[in-house]
Amino acid sequence: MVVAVLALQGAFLEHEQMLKKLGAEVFEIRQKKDLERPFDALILPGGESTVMAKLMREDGLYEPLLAKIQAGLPVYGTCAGLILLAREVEGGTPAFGTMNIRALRNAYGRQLGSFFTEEEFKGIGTVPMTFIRAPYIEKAYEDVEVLATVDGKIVAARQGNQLVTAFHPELDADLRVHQYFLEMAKKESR
Ligand SMILES: NC(=O)CC[C@H](N)C(=O)O
Repeated sequence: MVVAVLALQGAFLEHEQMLKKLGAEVFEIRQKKDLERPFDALILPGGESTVMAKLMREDGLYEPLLAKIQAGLPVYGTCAGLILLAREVEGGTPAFGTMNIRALRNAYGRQLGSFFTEEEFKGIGTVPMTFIRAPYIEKAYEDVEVLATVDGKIVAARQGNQLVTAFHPELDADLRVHQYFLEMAKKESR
C-alpha cells in the first residue's frame, strides 16, 4: 500500500510516522511532479486549511488531486483536511468539496481551542482524541456515516472512500484510526 501525504504545510510528518509503523509505503506530495508516482491513498493533514488550499492552487496540485478524489482515491482528512473535503464550510471557503458535510471552522472558540478527550469510534472502540483549533461537522448529509461524536458534535465521519476526523490521531500513540483508514483503502483499491 503506497500512501501519499500532502506535505505543503502542517502536521504531515506525524502521519508519515504512523503509516510507516503500520507497514505502509509513504511519500510526500509537495509539487506537481510528485503526482507522477502512483499511489493507493491520500492523507490531507491538519494545519491551516486556507493556506493549504492556496498553496495547492498555486502549485497546480488542486485540479489533479480533485480529479483523483472524484475518481475514488481513498482519502483521509484530519482537521484542516476535513475542511478541505467539506462541501460546505462555515467560516471559510470549500476547497475540494467532495464530502457531503458542513464543517464549522474553529468550532470550539478561542478559550477551548485545544483539548484532549477519549470517545467511542464506531468499529474501533474508545480512542484518544486531540483537538487543536478544530472544526466539527455541523451537518452530515446524504451517504455520510457518522463514526464519532463528542458532546453531541460530529467529529469523525465517512462517505465511501473519504474519511475525516476533526481530531488528530497522528499526535497520539494509538494507531487504530490509521489502521482503519488503511483497511478501508485496501478494500476500495482494485
Ligand atoms: N489543527 C488544525 O488543522 C486546525 C484547522 C484550522 N483551524 C483551519 O481552519 O484550517
